[in-house]
Amino acid sequence: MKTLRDILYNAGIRAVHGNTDITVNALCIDSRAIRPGDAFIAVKGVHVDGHQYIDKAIEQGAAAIICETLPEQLSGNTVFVQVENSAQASGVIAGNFYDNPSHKLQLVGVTGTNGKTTIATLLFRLFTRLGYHCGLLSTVQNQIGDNVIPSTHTTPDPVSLNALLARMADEGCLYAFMEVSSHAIHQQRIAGLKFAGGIFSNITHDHLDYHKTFDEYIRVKKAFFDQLPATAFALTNLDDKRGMVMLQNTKAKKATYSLRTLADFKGKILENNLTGLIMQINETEVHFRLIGEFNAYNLLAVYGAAILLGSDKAAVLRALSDIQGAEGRFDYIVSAHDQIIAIVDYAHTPDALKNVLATIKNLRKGHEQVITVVGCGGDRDTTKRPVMADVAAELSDRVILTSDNPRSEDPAAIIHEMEAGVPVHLKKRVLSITDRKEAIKTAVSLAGKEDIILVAGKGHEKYQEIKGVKHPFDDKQVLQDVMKLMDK
Ligand SMILES: CC(=O)N[C@H]1[C@@H](OP(=O)(O)OP(=O)(O)OC[C@H]2O[C@@H](n3ccc(=O)[nH]c3=O)[C@H](O)[C@@H]2O)O[C@H](CO)[C@@H](O)[C@@H]1O[C@H](C)C(=O)N[C@@H](C)C(=O)N[C@H](CCC(=O)O)C(=O)O
Ligand SMILES: Nc1ncnc2c1ncn2[C@@H]1O[C@H](COP(=O)(O)OP(=O)(O)OP(=O)(O)O)[C@@H](O)[C@H]1O
Ligand SMILES: N[C@H](CCC[C@H](N)C(=O)O)C(=O)O
Ligand SMILES: [Mg+2]
Repeated sequence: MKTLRDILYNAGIRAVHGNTDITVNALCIDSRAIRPGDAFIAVKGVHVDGHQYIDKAIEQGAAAIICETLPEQLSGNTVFVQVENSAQASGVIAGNFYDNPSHKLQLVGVTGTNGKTTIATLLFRLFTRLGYHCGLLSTVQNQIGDNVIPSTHTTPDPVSLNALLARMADEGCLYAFMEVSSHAIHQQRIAGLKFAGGIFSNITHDHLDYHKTFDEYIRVKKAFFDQLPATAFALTNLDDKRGMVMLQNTKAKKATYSLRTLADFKGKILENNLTGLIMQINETEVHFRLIGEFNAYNLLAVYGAAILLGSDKAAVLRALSDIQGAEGRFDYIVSAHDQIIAIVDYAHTPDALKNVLATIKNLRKGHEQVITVVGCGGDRDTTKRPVMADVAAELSDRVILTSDNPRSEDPAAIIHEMEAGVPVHLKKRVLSITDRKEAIKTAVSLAGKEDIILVAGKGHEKYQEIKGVKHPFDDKQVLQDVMKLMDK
């Protein structure tokens, strides 16, 4: 059991009212989940200010309140701690509460618009194969060894995050690999963590609903590298225009990877087809199971990080060569009769969609049609909608615009915004079908022998979120069922 005094270390305290020698049962950032004896941390959020719920937290039995602004009345037995910044403090306090698990692990964070899940998952699988007990925090799932724990966020809130890292440390993990989203950096979900390394994949258009401008999005991503300690490594993609910008102010040991120019970890693609990639990495030729140039970048990042963590080159390449990509990323099935290749991919940004379609173009022998089914999520960056429809229309023979996770929005209105991006001369390639299952059925019915279908945007997701309800939906399962039903 920890006392309030124990967990306040380094939290940026301005004032304390009451006795901090009380035990704290649990930490909580949400008043709705408070139980007697907990400490409530009031955080200013995107929608509301957690300070509004201090009274509610006390009513529910909070023993301590940690906040930026003290209420006018400091009630009864509750201890009040005023801090400089409660978002930052919540990370530090959560670390203290769970005995700073990030200090006991070799924790590697991956940031960038696309590729985080792939890189973190490959690292987890690689180090597991190399014989280590490892942890993973990712969009698809969290994992401690073989134990899979469902994930709610790409990067969890600081309390859940430190609780998960503590489980990893307690269960003997040596390495932990995690995705670091730009939301998490901005909301300080990673405050107080000690990283052994940071990896930058790339930065392209996404999340402008949240960050407002691309410059601000870059600034936020860079803040992750600015915070890394001198003991960590900072590994960046030299082929991304902002690759070096990320490392400008870092104290960490800088390292680079590239397919185009001289770098610490230099790769060259020798072959790229449906069976995988043959690459030369720092003079060694290796075959990988992953497909596409974008995955060559992910593999280089993984290789580089593994070497920077002290692994043996030959052992890393041997193990990496046999590893599969993350679920729902260029995940394909081939139909029994017509040999239609149906690919499910999590491309939900213009750049990801462009890369996947460019990879598909490369795989074509010549005559096959490419049919793309794609939608855009609701309550997310609206400016990517027309751009993604344009990319799909430019790089496919047929496009079916459909619904993704509409969330609180009207799916037909989202599709309408996508349609606006299709150039007039390409309109005839494009159909709109709001029902995602109908859209997939139509794609399959349009597909002839050896044609290629891409169903983009939802990857591993097993649901479709409509007005707050998650309805079961699995792109890969739907594709399989429909192809069987149509005897394709
Ligand atoms: C927009 C956004 O990022 N929101 C995140 C944020 O919540 P918020 O700022 O909206 O919270 P709020 O509703 O304003 O409330 C502020 C505070 O008051 C508290 N509160 C609120 C109501 C109440 O009755 N009592 C109470 O105590 C809340 O717990 C919170 O601490 O902080 C919460 C706790 O960490 C997150 O769960 C929440 O994620 C929401 C659910 C979300 O959908 N986030 C997405 C956009 C997201 O984070 N995505 C990224 C990456 C996406 C990618 O992979 O590219 C991710 O890392 O998952
Ligand atoms: N290095 C890369 N560069 C560009 N596109 C990529 C790269 N890696 C993967 N992609 C594309 O982006 C999609 C998402 O990949 P992944 O899930 O690894 O990214 P992510 O950064 O974790 O995404 P999210 O922000 O949703 O968590 C893939 O399905 C693929 O289409
Ligand atoms: N984690 C990302 C991925 C979105 C995937 C897409 N299916 C959508 O729902 O928009 C987000 O929350 O923006
Ligand atoms: Mg991810």
